[in-house]
Formats: sequence, structure tokens, C-alpha cells
Amino acid sequence: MTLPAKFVERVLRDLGGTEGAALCAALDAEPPVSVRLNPAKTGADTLPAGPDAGLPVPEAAGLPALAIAGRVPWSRDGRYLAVRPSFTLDPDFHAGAYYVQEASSQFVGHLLAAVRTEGARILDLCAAPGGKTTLYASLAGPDGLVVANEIDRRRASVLADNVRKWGTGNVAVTTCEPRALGDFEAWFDVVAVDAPCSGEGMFRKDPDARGEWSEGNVKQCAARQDEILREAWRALKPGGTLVYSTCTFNRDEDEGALERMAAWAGDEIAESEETAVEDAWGIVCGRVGAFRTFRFYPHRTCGEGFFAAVARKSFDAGGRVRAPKARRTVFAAVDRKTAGELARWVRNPGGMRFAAVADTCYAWYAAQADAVRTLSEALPVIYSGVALGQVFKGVLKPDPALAFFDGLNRGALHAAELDDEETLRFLRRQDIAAGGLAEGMNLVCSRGRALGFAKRIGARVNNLYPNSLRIIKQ
Ligand SMILES: C[S@@+](CC[C@H](N)C(=O)[O-])C[C@H]1O[C@@H](n2cnc3c(N)ncnc32)[C@H](O)[C@@H]1O
Repeated sequence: MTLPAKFVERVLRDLGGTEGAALCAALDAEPPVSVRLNPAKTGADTLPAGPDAGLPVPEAAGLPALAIAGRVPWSRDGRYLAVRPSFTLDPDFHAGAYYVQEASSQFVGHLLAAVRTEGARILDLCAAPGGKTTLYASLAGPDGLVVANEIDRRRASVLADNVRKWGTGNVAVTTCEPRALGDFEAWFDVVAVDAPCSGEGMFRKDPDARGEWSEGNVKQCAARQDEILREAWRALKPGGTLVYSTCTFNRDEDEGALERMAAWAGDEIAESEETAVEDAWGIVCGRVGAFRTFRFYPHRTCGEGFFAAVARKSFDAGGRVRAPKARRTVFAAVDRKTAGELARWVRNPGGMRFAAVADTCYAWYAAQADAVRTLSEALPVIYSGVALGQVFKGVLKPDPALAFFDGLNRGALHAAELDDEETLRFLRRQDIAAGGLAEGMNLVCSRGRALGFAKRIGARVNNLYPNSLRIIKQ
């Protein structure tokens, strides 16, 4: 499908003939492929920083399916790939060792480089499928919390799957209107709005985006963005950081949204720390009032079309921390014996809190456990912390999410390492051989990374990989 005529007309007008034509040509070229490594599962966090450093050969990163071609310069864990592998058939993809994420959008992490994110409370207001949520989760660490909200329930469940796989245990997934989160006033250190938009920046990666584009849709998106920004601002604490991003070039949705916001938020909007950007990256930097803005054009930058902006909420903005009243009790205390059994399964039991939600036991890092409880009592939280599983007669039947958790105590059970062929059988939920498994519950691993659980009873093996994650492709 060709580019929408009105879009081309506007781009040629706004950027001029030569540059506009270069952008349109780039939108018809092959997109680069990139991933973001999971530092907790690849050791990427131990690599030296700097644009030319920290580029592991694939074997060193333990990711043989990835032909790593280079580092995404603004993203410590971002890597370009020389070829697009079959991610579906790569066990490391299923283990949450990396997230397939377009390079430009990884810039939101760089925008937070000068912000104390470790231990921070971060709201990701438009979060599915979770590209940025998983990035924020790695930045927030065990003392921090990412509240990842997605208005669309079906997309929220994909988001929750990706959060489980990423395995940081510091995310709460909610599914509600932004207004419900705006009611958590001045609650968050960072609020990120990755707004629903007209998607012009996705015109080459996602051909459907071309068909869905219309001037009417641009207007609708702009109005929606204005509403979301109002709620984001309410949720942000004075001194906190707002990150606004879209994957469109459209100025009504990008700079326009910030200008309209400036009209009502005025001098509550303050400048953030400067963001270091090298000329070679090709990013077009600008300003809208106190907002610093960053435009990514595919003919200048190795990534898709993207727009990002950052500012702080002034300390003078005032406003008290407020949360809605509890509507229900969600967490039920577990007895001492159950808590003892749960403690066995995590590496840092002293730093975690345990409780049951319905019939499943969960763990949350202590620093944010009360915050998650408060959220859960007021909002639809569909996943939070780490689901440990159900306890029957004092013994835990582990939840599939526990295998992905980077704080799992591997000493709690036997780890069965499968070869690639057997791993694919496991991921397809087919029968696997009993040979390498111990009697009882096993942690199933591939290349040392955990994928799930299987229970051996004599010569029989119950494959406990969840149906919902099962590979269907041959
Ligand atoms: C650009 S996508 C988010 C991508 C995500 N941040 C990531 O990095 O993977 C925007 C999301 O906003 C959601 N959305 C749509 N309408 C919304 C609204 N009125 N309020 C909040 N979110 C909305 C969409 O369902 C979509 O998942």
C-alpha cells in the first residue's frame, strides 16, 4: 500500500522537497531489527558503558539465535541485529532474555538517565504490549515499582504475559481508564505517556498503519492525548518527571499536545536535566516551552519514526499525595507454615512480603508491597509482583510465572537442562522425555535460562507449560 497522499503532501510541505522525499523513501525501505537485552538474564548490566563498548559477541551474551550487529547508541541494553531470526523458535525469547523492541523507542530510557529511577514509583499509563514497561522495570529495580496500565483488556493480558516473562517482580498491571490512575494524585516519581497516536512513524514496520491513517483519526488521537496528559499530570508528584512519546511525525499530536498542555499547566511545567544527544545519532532536538523534544526520522536515525519529550513538574506545583479509598480487600494473609514454604522458593525471602490473592500466593518486594496493596484495593490489578502458585498440604505447586522470576531460588528444586529439540517440544506443550528429569517437580531450562516447570511421576512427565504461551508455529 502506498503512503497516504495527504501525509506525503504535508511531509513535503513541512520538511521541504528534498528532506520530505528522503523521509518517504526511507518509509519504503527495510526496517532495522533490534532487541533490548534483559540485564538480569543476560548479564548485560555488567558490560562496560559507552557507545562502542559492551557489544558482546552472540556467544558471549549466550544468545546464539541473535546475530548482533551493533549497539543502539542511546540504549545500554539495545542491540541491532544483522538479520531477523525466527523469534518464535528461539528459547531465549521465551525465557525473557530479550524483548524485541524497535530502537528509537528505547530512547525513553536515555531520557531518564539523569533521574533517580532505582527505587522510584513509575507509572506507564499506556503500556501494552510492554516494550517500555519492561525497560522501566529494569531501571526501577527491586525497591521500585512500575504501574503498567492498559485500557484495552485483551492487550492488558498480553502486557501481563510480557511482564511475567521479563521476571523483575516489580510491576503491577492495571486495566482502567487513565482517570482512575489520575486519582492517585502526586503518587508517582515518573509518569510516562506513550500515547495512542496516528502511527505515522510505523508506516514501514507495520503496513496496516498506512490503511488506518486519516486526518479525522489524527484529530481524534490529539484530543485523546490531551485527556491522557491531564491525568498523567495529576498522578505526577511535584519534582517528578513526565515522559511523553508517540510514534507519529504529526505536529498536532506531538508539539501540539505539549503546547495545549502548556496552556493549562503553565509554569507548573519545569525543565528537566539536559539529555546528552550526539550529532551522529541523527535525532532532531527541539523545545516546546519547558519541554525538551526529540524527533526520530528514519532517513536520519537508525530506527522507526518516534517523538519523545521530557519535562519536570515544578516543586512549586503543590498538591497533596492522595489515593482513592479502598473498595475491597484483596490480599489475604498466609499462615506461618505457608509463608515458610513460600520463602523457600525465593532468593531474598526477608526482602519480600507474601499474601494470597484468591487461591494463588504472591510475593512482592517489601519496599512497594503496601503501594501494590493500595492500588489493588481501588483498581483492577490483573497481575502484580510474582505469582508463586498454590499451596496444597504445605507444598507449593509453582505458578508458571515463578520460573521466569529473576529472584527465584534455584536451589528449591531440580533444574533439568533440555537440548534445543526437546526445548521446542516443551514450549509446544508436547511430551518430553523423562530421562533428564528428577522425580517430582523440575525447573525446565534451556541454555541455563528457566522456561517453566514439569513434573515427573515415574516414567511419565507432566508438561506444565501454560497453554496460553504454547508455540503453535511448526
Ligand atoms: C503506543 S501504544 C503503547 C505501546 C507501549 N507503551 C509499548 O512500549 O509497548 C498506546 C496504547 O494506548 C492504549 N490506549 C488507547 N486508547 C487509550 C486511552 N483513551 N487512554 C489510555 N490508553 C489508551 C492502546 O490500547 C495502546 O495499547
